[in-house]
Amino acid sequence: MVNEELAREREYVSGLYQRLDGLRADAERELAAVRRESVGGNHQSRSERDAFARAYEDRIGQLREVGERLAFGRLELAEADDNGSTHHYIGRIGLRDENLEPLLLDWRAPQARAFYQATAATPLGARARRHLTTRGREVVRIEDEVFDAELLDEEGTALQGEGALLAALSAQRTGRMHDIVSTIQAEQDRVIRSELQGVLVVQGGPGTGKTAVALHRAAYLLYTHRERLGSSGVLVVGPSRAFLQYINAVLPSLGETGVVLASLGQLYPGVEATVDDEPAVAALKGSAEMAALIRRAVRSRQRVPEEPQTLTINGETLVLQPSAVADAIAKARESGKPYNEGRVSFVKNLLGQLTKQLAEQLRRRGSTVDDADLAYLREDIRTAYDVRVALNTAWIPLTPEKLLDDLYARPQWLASLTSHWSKAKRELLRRERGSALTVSDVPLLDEAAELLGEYNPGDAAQKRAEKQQRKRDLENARTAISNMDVDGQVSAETVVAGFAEQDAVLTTAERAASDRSWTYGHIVVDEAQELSPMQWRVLLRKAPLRSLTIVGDVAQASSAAASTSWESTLSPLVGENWRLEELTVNYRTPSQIVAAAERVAVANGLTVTRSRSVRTTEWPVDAVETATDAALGEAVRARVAEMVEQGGTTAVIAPASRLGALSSMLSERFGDDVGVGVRGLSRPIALLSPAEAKGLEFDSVVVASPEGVVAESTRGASALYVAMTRSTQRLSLVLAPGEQAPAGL
Ligand SMILES: Nc1ncnc2c1ncn2[C@@H]1O[C@H](COP(=O)(O)OP(=O)(O)OP(=O)(O)O)[C@@H](O)[C@H]1O
Repeated sequence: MVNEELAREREYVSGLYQRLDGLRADAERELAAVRRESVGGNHQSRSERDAFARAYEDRIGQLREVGERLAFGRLELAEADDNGSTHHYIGRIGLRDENLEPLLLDWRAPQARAFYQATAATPLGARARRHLTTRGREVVRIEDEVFDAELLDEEGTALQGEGALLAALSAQRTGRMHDIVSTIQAEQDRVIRSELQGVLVVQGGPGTGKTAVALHRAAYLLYTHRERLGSSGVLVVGPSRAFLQYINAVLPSLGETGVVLASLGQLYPGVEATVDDEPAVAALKGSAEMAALIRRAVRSRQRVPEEPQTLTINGETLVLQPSAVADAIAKARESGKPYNEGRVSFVKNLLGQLTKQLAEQLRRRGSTVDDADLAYLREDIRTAYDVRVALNTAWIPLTPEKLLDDLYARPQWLASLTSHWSKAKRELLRRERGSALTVSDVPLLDEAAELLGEYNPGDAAQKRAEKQQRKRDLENARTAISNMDVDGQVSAETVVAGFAEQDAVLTTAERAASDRSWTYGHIVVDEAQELSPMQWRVLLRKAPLRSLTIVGDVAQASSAAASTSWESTLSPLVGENWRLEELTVNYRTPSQIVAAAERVAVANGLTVTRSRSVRTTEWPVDAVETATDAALGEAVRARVAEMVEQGGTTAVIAPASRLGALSSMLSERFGDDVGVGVRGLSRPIALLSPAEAKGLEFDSVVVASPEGVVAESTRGASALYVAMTRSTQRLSLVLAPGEQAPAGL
């Protein structure tokens, strides 16, 4: 019976692959035809053809991406649906046959929800669910669940497709995150399919799939709200470049390439900050009072002179009164425009006053001054050296970079702005002119840019005009697409990209990533507990619709400016307007490791979000004592050797101060297999600080000097908790000389 069923599924899935190959061949033929036509015609028709060619290329790419696990599920319905079908096959993309009859349902389609969420208690119109495990293109296993009321799971905690899930969870890690589309669990699916509007907070302990869920949610939202999000874009923010590198294959494997992935150091276009400040400095730069400081700094660059100023213009002398400057500043500020744009009104106003003064002076001496003369006089005044100096002294054009550089490098100016601060606090910001920007400078630049506006105000007007034009183009493209009956094959975005000259063809994601003032349709923030109030301000400016998915675990907060509760972080930002979902099952870490990590965390005063682990492995967590630093290195090497033997990825997580010595010792034995820091993540053995290991996972982990990890980290025990929860199979602690095993172990 099982074999018959297996044979039947094999045949069906093989038919799906045939259809996939057929569609790809069709798209390739269409593309070739469009390319052949691509000569001649006017510019408009050429660029439209280019746009269609690009759309076909995207489609071919998408059909190629889904090679593996095209179909992974079958849902048996309790009653036939509107099309008369009694079952649906669920897969990575939707497929129809030549007659447009559905063959395969996209996992994100509404009818696929039951595949992930149905239980015997709430079958959601389904009678049974089948998981298909495939190898290459062949179905190798089927696993059935029948939603029989007799089999009710009282607690409602059953795992779905347990065999397929456990196989996925026990598989060796590769150093890159994979999609989990075939084994998404019910509690995860509810989060993924939660409505687009509003602020959704997803709280869960380590390994509960928060990152996986956040990425699948981005793909789901893009599928479900393609029109809206296709043109405004989705931003996914992660803590570091290493983390982005770890997750960056997931969305393309789900067929989504239009998402902007950015680390916290990349949120200001043109800057790629990777260096962190010292914790005390980062905490200060991240605090909300910096917003007020930057506001004061910008304002203080508008200065009323104390004395009247004498200006010489082509031999004529004019007097600029402080009251005139004060008046022009006040009028320009009233407009509420950003600083550099306000300056344009300020300059216009004063040039007008000075021109009037000069004309009167000339008239008093008997000259006639008509309107044409006035224009010449104004130009003379505008270009006169004295006038330029006076205007710039009163209101100098500024870039965010210059403002920040001055703020850090001019102690007297900083002191004048922060008289209520202690000297020691001011000293934290002190820095040489031209120093490299840090991750915590990025939100300050953005804050300054928001207040300053475009350095060249003409650009601002042009950008606004371009945005308007693009909006009109998109509307036209949508109409054209529905008129041409190619809905779903070509996006308005692609067509509009094709309108532009070749070198200006940019996707929404490329446009968004290069435009500081871009506002996204949705923002996903991973490891959100790490964000400082200043980083939140940047993100909220980019999400005016307040449509956000915020994912994290407050117990894992480790940065100096991080949050300790969602309530205290979010209420100043969005008040009560957020909803909370919790993930409770740990998919990464075996139960013996979860238990040890939680005991240590609790014994060290952390509040942890407890999670239930779905499996146990054979290795107990152990702690090895050592008497000397050399013995510590030796013990780490011995443990790593055993772990490497088992295969998969291994990480050594150690306090930053020990990385140098450990790197030499490990390289001596394992050579190029050892990678240090973020750049070494592709190697089988990674040596990392706890901060670098955040969000990542490895088959086996050695934590060297746990006390050192706690001592060197700003948030102490939470760094150790993060380090201990990175493993999918095995965890060993190697204690440094004189160290005790962590309390609670
Ligand atoms: N439903 C699932 N099916 C298969 N694998 C899953 C599932 N959910 C999570 N996983 C796997 O569990 C591991 C942990 O997931 P993830 O990194 O998203 O957790 P996390 O909550 O973000 O952890 P942390 O807080 O430690 O960063 C990953 O390997 C992920 O692929």
